[in-house]
Amino acid sequence: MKKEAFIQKLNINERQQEQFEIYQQLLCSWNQKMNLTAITDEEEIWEKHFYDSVMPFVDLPAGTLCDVGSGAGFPGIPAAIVYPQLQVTLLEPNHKRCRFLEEVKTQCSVPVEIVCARAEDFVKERRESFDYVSARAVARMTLLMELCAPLLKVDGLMIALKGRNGNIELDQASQAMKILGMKLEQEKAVTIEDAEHLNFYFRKVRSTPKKYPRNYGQMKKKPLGE
Ligand SMILES: C[S@@+](CC[C@H](N)C(=O)[O-])C[C@H]1O[C@@H](n2cnc3c(N)ncnc32)[C@H](O)[C@@H]1O
Repeated sequence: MKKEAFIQKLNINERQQEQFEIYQQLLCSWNQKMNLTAITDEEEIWEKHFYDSVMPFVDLPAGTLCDVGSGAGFPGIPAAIVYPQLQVTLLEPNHKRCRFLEEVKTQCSVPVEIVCARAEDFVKERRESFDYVSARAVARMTLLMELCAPLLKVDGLMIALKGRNGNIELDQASQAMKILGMKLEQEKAVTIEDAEHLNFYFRKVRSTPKKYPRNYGQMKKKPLGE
């Protein structure tokens, strides 16, 4: 997707366009000295990173969003640029990536909070405090749900950005959903460069038992309900 098509589809203004352009330049220049993304072609960045990141948040009402495992800022930064009604926290444990995120925040003037921590540690400070929690390419659904659900308020929405195999992961997570108090509300497909991506929306219907999340080793060794 060309930049112009992205701008037209999302109807973004000049300031937002400039923010995306600076972000794209920073991604490419920092990527030469550290491993941020395998996607380096300009058109691919606009489609596979920017467009893929903003589509899941179309029409969401105002609220707080925690983007778990944000990496180089996806989907949290594009979401913060396009949807100012979202108050975005980027959660990323890797220090170098956090330095990159700080640079993007400053250069692009995006009002995001950056927290350098793992989800299972951050939850000790901010349990059940976000309206939305998102994640892309962080873990399989069962594990992801154990990381994300405890951060969500009751009635909040978890948004999992998945590839076309998302439905297989969803089947495996059916027990975890029950245990963690989550319910599938919607599934939306988005076409990214001829490939179908699936975005899953889970509503938190009751409080998550305090013993979750377990430590990461346990989560990996014994995925909930699998
Ligand atoms: C493959 S990258 C994906 C980054 C970004 N979400 C994207 O789609 O481009 C996965 C990221 O998740 C982070 N991560 C892994 N385990 C995590 C955890 N337990 N809590 C928070 N972040 C985690 C890693 O540091 C890494 O930056």
